[in-house]
Amino acid sequence: MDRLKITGGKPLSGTIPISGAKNSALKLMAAALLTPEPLTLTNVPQLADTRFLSQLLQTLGVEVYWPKGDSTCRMNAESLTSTIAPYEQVRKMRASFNVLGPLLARYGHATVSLPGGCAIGARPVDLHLKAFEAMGADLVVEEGYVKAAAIRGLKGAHIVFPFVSVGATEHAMLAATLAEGETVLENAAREPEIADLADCLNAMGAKISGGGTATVTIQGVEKLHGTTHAVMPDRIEAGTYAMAVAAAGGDVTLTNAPVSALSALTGALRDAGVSVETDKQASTMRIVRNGSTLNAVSVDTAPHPGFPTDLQAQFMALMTLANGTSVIRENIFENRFMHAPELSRLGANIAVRGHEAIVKGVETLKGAPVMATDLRASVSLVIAALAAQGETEVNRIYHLDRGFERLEEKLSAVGADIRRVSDSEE
Ligand SMILES: CC(=O)N[C@H]1[C@@H](OP(=O)(O)OP(=O)(O)OC[C@H]2O[C@@H](n3ccc(=O)[nH]c3=O)[C@H](O)[C@@H]2O)O[C@H](CO)[C@@H](O)[C@@H]1O
Ligand SMILES: C=C(OP(=O)(O)O)C(=O)O
Repeated sequence: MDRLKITGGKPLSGTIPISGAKNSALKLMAAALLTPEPLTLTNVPQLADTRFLSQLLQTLGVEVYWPKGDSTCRMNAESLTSTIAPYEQVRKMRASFNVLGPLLARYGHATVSLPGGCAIGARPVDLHLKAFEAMGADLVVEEGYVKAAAIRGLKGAHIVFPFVSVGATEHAMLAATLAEGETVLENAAREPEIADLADCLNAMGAKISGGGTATVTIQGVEKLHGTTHAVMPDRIEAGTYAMAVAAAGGDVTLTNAPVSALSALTGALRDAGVSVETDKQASTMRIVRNGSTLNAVSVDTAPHPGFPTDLQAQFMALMTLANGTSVIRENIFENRFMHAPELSRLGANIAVRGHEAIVKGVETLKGAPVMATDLRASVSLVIAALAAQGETEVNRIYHLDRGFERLEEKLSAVGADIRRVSDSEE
């Protein structure tokens, strides 16, 4: 099993290019199922998750042309061979469940395993299923599978989500593109990835307005066609590297950065005393911290445009070195503090009380062996390790490989001492 060895205490300097967004690419890939014509995505990140999803699409009969090392992925779902998404493939991540809606909308039936993904809470899919029922589908959940049928096709519906769900908003939007009549989604999630999905679907001939706002209206169309679409840059990756620089110190410019999508984080970083210069036109963010003290800043996670839950672990890593006490409140997932005990192994002072983590800043962290527990938790350990004295070994990094493209390469290029080792090398 691979692990990372990181020797901390080295300031970072240079440029880090930001890759395409995992959480956008995965839903865009599912959109390929909606049309018999090729969908070409550019700026697709090479990740375990995107590769898994391309394998699932191939299981369904989609022709995928995506050479290794290439960021352009061409998918052709002209004729599918199956509408069954098996457990072995769907359990690996959350977004693979999003093949259900497109299959149902185009073929009138689908059998999809209940999803996996990061173990950060119960993560039910009731809102997804209620949305499809409102659109006229018959559903049963049996033996770990959702079996769905809409013999006479999906019908447009007025759906008011009781709370905000990114996955349910995207999933309902995908399915509604081919439903008969109008679908209105209220209390929809406003994450930038949803606007990206709406843009791609509209380029495929869908009629969606309000994608990325709280009310999304979709006029169903009979057919969608192929297109080429560039995946938006990854705001979570950009935010993560911004915090790595803030923690380790240095002067780094992020290029191809989704500046507007990161305002909650840039505000918090500036409050912490970190210099963040943004240029929306050029899509760059320059992060500078040269020996200055970090102020303690409290954050509450919230749906976009609030502070993202996917940056909470990384921000906690940063706050372990702040001057004072910060309170980090996790409002989206009920079990997303698994990094706290691992950060404590490096010397952090964190007390978790229910939905809150109280972080008392310490002067220095010291390297130690730690274990990655989920995707964003893993990278919070990398951030802490980059700032710590001595060597940290991060185990179970298969979590990291789900969502960070060429992490060691990008960090080494700005001066970090980080390398991947596998058991066979020692
Ligand atoms: C692949 C992907 O894009 N994953 C992101 C997506 O996850 P995901 O789409 O799973 O997150 P949701 O926005 O749906 O989840 C928000 C909350 O709603 C709950 N819920 C959700 C659906 C449902 O049917 N019933 C229900 O109770 C969840 O358990 C959670 O507590 O948005 C999350 C919130 O920004 C991010 O952390 C994930 O990185
Ligand atoms: C939680 C995440 O992914 P998933 O929803 O696939 O578990 C994530 O991207 O941080």
